[in-house]
Amino acid sequence: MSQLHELCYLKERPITKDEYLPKLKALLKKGIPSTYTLEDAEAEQKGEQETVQTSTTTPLHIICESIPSDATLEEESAILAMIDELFMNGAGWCLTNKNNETPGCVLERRGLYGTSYWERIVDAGVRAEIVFRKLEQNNIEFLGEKVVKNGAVTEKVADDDINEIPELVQSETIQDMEKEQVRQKEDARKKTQELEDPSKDLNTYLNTKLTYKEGALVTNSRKDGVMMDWEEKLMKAGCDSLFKSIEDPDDVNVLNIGFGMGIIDSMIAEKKPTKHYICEAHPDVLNKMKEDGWMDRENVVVLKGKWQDTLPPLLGQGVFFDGIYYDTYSEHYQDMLELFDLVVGMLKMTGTFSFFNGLGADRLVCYDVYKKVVELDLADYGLRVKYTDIKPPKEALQHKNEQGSVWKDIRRAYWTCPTYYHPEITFAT
Ligand SMILES: C[S@@+](CC[C@H](N)C(=O)[O-])C[C@H]1O[C@@H](n2cnc3c(N)ncnc32)[C@H](O)[C@@H]1O
Repeated sequence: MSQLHELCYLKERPITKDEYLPKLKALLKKGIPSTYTLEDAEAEQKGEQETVQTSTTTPLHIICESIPSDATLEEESAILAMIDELFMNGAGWCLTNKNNETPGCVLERRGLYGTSYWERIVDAGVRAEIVFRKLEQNNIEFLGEKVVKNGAVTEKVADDDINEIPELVQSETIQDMEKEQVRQKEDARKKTQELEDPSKDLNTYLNTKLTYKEGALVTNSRKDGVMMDWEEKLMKAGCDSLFKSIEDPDDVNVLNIGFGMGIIDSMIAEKKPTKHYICEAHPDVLNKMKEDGWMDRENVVVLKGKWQDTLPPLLGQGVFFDGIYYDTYSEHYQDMLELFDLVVGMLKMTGTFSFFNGLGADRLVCYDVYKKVVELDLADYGLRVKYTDIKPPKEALQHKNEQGSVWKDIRRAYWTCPTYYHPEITFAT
């Protein structure tokens, strides 16, 4: 085990800033990466050729695992300072260890959800998501000093320092290029896999056959859950939000993006809006809508095709909505950001926008990070989000092998969080 890891076990009590922080800073200054893993250290000690680790126990994991349950306020403050120091040096908030846990997951398992440690990790996640997005958008190239490693931007070790630091950093430097090549190959393999996965790529999804079975809409061959009826309570909250701030009760205009099982659309229809727009792109879903008579309803306008193609013409026609709901499949957060551009143009000043909030919902720490990221992004548009906590049905939180679990016969549980944050978005006044 390296000195860095040893320190992060927080064995010496009391844990004070004076005792721990200078040691941590010194090790990081020497060039030991804040993402240096236990696995790397073990391999190093055995003199093994370094391999690309698919699971990693970082110093942050070790700290989260070692926080004493009886930490005093002073100790808490020292531990937070160590966490901050690691983040400042490029520690990753979402790297996973061999149990597929991020540091946040370790805190959650240890009953430390919602503590100041948890908040630190969530805030770091929010910063990282926003910074990485900006870097990607602007295509910024770093010359010389910085390298991207294990998903974190770290300082490249200066040549002068190399002589002073342990062998691990030297060998890392020598093997950097080889490791980068292996990583690139792995990235390419993952990309290909994603393109074949209908839940990750819209065009693949739109060419995938779907089946309506009892309580769910699934992809035919892989059994990915596109929509499931356990979400009914969440759809009810969504539908209620759309009718919360009607400008003129004689002219109520509502838009739903993504028909799926028609759960929210049936609820909207019950409220008898003047005009009910439904946007849907999948041919099998459109067929089902036709069979069920949605195309023949007088007040319903079905926009056939991707919202990316069917909504922009509405902007030019001066169509405005009291309520807009968004719940699609296989789209990414980037798509939602593009939708915000349209929402601000189509939502009445008094209107409400809501969406199925499944962003990062297969991991609590990611769910909390995206709760804040959305808030920040919407603020850029002059929109404010209010979240209401809803408890999902317990069957949605059961493992697929448990009796009564909604995930039985579904390829992957896309929901694991104990609380649903229902978003209600309005113009900030
Ligand atoms: C999760 S389901 C919606 C479920 C719906 N909220 C309900 O209550 O049943 C997602 C739907 O969005 C549709 N969809 C996915 N991407 C789309 C896009 N870009 N434009 C329009 N519809 C899309 C899918 O075909 C699917 O029917």
